[in-house]
Amino acid sequence: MTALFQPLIDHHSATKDTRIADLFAAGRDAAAFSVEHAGLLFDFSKTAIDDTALRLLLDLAEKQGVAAKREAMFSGAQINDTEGRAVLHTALRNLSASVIVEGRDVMPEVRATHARLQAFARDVRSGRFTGQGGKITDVVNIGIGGSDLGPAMAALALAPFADGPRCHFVSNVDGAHIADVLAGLNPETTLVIVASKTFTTIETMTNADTAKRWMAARVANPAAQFAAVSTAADRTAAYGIDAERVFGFEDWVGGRYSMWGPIGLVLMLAIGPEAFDDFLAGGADMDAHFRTAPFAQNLPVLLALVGLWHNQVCGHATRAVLPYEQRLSRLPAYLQQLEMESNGKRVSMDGADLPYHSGPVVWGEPGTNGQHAFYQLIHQGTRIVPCEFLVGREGFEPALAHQHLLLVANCLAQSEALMRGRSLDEARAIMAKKGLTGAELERQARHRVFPGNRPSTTLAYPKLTPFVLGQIIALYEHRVFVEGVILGLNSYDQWGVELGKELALALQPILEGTQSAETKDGSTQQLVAWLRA
Ligand SMILES: O=P(O)(O)OC[C@H]1O[C@](O)(CO)[C@@H](O)[C@@H]1O
Repeated sequence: MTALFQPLIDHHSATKDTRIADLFAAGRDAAAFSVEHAGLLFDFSKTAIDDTALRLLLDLAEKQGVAAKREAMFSGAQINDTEGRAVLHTALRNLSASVIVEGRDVMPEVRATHARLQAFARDVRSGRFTGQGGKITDVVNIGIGGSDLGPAMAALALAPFADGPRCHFVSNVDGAHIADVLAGLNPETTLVIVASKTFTTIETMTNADTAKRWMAARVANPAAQFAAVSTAADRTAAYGIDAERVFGFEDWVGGRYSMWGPIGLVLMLAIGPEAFDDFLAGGADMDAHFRTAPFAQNLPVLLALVGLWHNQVCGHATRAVLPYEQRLSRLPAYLQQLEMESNGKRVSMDGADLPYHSGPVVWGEPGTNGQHAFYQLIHQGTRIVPCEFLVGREGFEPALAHQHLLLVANCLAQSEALMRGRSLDEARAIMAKKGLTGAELERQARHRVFPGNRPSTTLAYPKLTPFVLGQIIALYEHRVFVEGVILGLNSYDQWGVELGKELALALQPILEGTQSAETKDGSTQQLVAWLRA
């Protein structure tokens, strides 16, 4: 498709008849296509990447200047140049560092906000801060996109560590969401966090107003049970939230990268400041690894290169994220924003059309549930879906260790089945054993063939602790960065979400009936008429 990937595409064409299973039969050493770091193992040996492909991919990372751009990011350069911003979410988890942005060390303020968050979390958890009916029992985080997906994913992932108030998440502007969440709660003991980087997002502000009305019906001073997390201190003040409970951050933290700072407040309330710090430490550990490990042993770099191999070189348009960990069930949704909002672009940094595809469609569900839903297509469909498995060595239910074993067995079985497949001869033998013969044997056998040779990777971790979750999330963040740098696009803006927002605003008066729909296309007019009837 382009000179950038051409050597890899040529190599792929030249080797595409080689089956992954045959590479193992010929002595492939899995360790040579794996990397371990601080308890994590990333195994990409069940892909068609061979020594030559790996060398070409590593060359690509060098050639595209990943090392220099990585340093530019960590040191606070304005790498998000379509918004004129630095990209410094890494500063939120490296609290002892010093980071200069526009001539000023931003870290004293980051540390001060972190300390305020901790103090507030301690007060709420201990009951020193109360609602108007006593100790806070429930926290409702109102936010959307990056102000929701990260904390919601992590609160579920770290449920075994939750010993604070119960946490709930409201994101959708659909009134059903907030109605269902508030239905079971007591306004007198509920804390509402309005989480919005901009404090203008219509879904969040509409839900915040609804929560305020709900609380006002039962408590004298609803604003006293509201906290806000935002970069817009003027707007939080105008909304009537006491500055004591407003936690700010800077615009150099992108929404989808923001869970490490104040947007993580709800998580800190759930698991406590100490466990939250462990989560930060996991992220910091991955940062240090990403910054210092040679590319050939660098987890984020390798994850990115495998992603580019499958998408830009082999032409597979999607990537399935398949955690064998029920508590990671929101990870695919979280990664959809992280990866697709970051790398779902069509022009390069200089505004030229990209001469190759940008980021893949990311989707997934936890195993084993996905096996009973969409794995049929993954195994026998006509499209190839590179699969990314995640699995832990240990669960948190010692009494149910036999179930964990079954979970792990299923995960390993899937990647093996995807690679090995089942040949027509094997399928014929199965049918013959069942007593079938002739044309019917042949027909039935063909339905039972698995083509195999379908690539997958596995990220194995010891146990889903806050530290490990921090490592994993930072790993994916840096993967997105490396893919974005190699593709030459800006991973940190999101102009593609704006048009729909503008049109929704314009449609509101039309749906209310205060404006005519005549400027709209025929389909939109028909839908407006039908939905208003
Ligand atoms: O935190 P905010 O400003 O409410 O924005 C929420 C989300 O909306 C987006 O801007 C997309 O519409 C995301 O990038 C962001 O995470």
